[in-house]
Amino acid sequence: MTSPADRDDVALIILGATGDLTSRLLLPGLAGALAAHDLPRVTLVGSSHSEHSTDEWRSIVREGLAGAALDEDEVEDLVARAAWHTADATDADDLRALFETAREAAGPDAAPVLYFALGPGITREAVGALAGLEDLPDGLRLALEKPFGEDEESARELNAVLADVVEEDRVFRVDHFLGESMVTALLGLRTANRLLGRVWGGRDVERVDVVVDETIALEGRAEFYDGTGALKDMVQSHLLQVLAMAALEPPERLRPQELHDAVVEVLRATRVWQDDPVAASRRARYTAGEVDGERIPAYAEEEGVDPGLRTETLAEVTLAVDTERWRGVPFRLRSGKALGRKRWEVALTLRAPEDVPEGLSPAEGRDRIVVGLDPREVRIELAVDGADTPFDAERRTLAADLGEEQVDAYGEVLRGILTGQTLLSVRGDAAEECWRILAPVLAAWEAEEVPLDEYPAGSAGPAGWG
Ligand SMILES: NC(=O)C1=CN([C@@H]2O[C@H](COP(=O)(O)OP(=O)(O)OC[C@H]3O[C@@H](n4cnc5c(N)ncnc54)[C@H](OP(=O)(O)O)[C@@H]3O)[C@@H](O)[C@H]2O)C=CC1
Ligand SMILES: O=C1O[C@H](COP(=O)(O)O)[C@@H](O)[C@H](O)[C@H]1O
Repeated sequence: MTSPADRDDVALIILGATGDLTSRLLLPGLAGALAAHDLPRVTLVGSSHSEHSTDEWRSIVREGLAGAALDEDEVEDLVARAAWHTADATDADDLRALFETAREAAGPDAAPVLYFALGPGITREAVGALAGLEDLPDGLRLALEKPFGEDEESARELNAVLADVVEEDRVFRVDHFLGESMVTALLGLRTANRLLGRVWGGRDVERVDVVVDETIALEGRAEFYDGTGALKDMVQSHLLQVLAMAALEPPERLRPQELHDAVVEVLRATRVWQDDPVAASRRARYTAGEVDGERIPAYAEEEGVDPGLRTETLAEVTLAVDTERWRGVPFRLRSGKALGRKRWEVALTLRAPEDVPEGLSPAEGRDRIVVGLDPREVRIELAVDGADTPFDAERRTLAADLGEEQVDAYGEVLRGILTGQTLLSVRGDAAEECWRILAPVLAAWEAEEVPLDEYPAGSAGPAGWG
């Protein structure tokens, strides 16, 4: 019997098809994936609560897919097959009718994929409505965006409902950072050579910094972002997945179960540094300023923002990974918006060298291994001798520029979903662990035990944060 993953056609049903994610990331990602790989034929079925027509959806699809990756004929083929169905995703009858539209548009043999490009609250309600349907389409796959749930308890409940709807290997908890080539490279880097794996641990590494600083501000996303904030939007999902990829014990095989087991094992060992969420976390939000020559209003003045919610736009948390490899090494996770410089890196700062012969003057600072996304590079900042004066070490950088990526992060994620491969998606227990790790910080912030600092848009962050 043909399994759904082997079928040639996929009906990709997007709930939230009028949203920012669909047009800005999903459709361009899909175009890149289809251009680079031999993938199933896709019929795009768009849906959202607000009334739209198939023609309007086709315009969104055309615009989202256009660009260098796919040739015009392929774009027009996808546009011509695209279908629209207005539906309240939280209503079971609407969902049933939506599946019928997808079946008509893609044909009865197409494997149905329901992509929840919705906020976490609506997603939970929509999954509840889906669970109430008796005749779900055969082979249904579900793709759910982050944040998965709104706290540990709701993530657990959502997992329980999902388990009643489809099997775990049909659930794709999307974290597009897992589709970033430099995130998967963290594992490859340590294992594809005999050099880096040897220093990858607390014996040689003093601290690890995972930093995702963005220059973009709110970008009109108040409805989603306000009340969510940087900790739940970025740290709770993306940055913890990056931490897991950097800190896990490499599995013997790169198969979903082995990799997901390794991720869960390292997340289970992760907790707030010294179990002190007040000392181990900082938060701030931007005031008015300028980024790349553009005037940015204070966050509290952005359209749709409720200043009373005390939403942070910059979050920093230090965590401990209590494994044999990493015990005692702080992992600092930081992400924020409207900062002066875009920075996406995982930096391992090495301990000071031992056994330096008397007479050799060491270089200032520390050696570092830095894995960066933009530009995609691996940089080793290393003290070397011989540059100028003999026996006077200086720091030099060895850099491997990895060039442009072939397929972007969403393209990789969608490739997995379209082919039924869960390797780069988040398993249910990992999603729950991520909430568990940050629960003490969320509680301390909720109780106002950590001040909400300020930084001007376009700056490096609050004065004194370092
Ligand atoms: N945007 C981004 O950069 C990224 C977003 N994400 C995640 O993607 C998800 C969506 O984000 P984003 O696209 O930015 O959000 P938007 O607010 O831009 O879009 C939300 C979508 O949900 C639809 N919607 C809301 N309520 C219902 C309902 N009851 N039934 C059907 N549709 C409904 C809206 O449709 P309408 O109002 O037209 O009915 C709209 O299409 C979030 O979980 C976010 O975390 C992940 C990575 C990046
Ligand atoms: O999930 C999200 O990610 C983006 C950052 O991802 P990138 O691929 O554009 O770097 C972030 O801007 C957004 O707030 C968040 O929801």
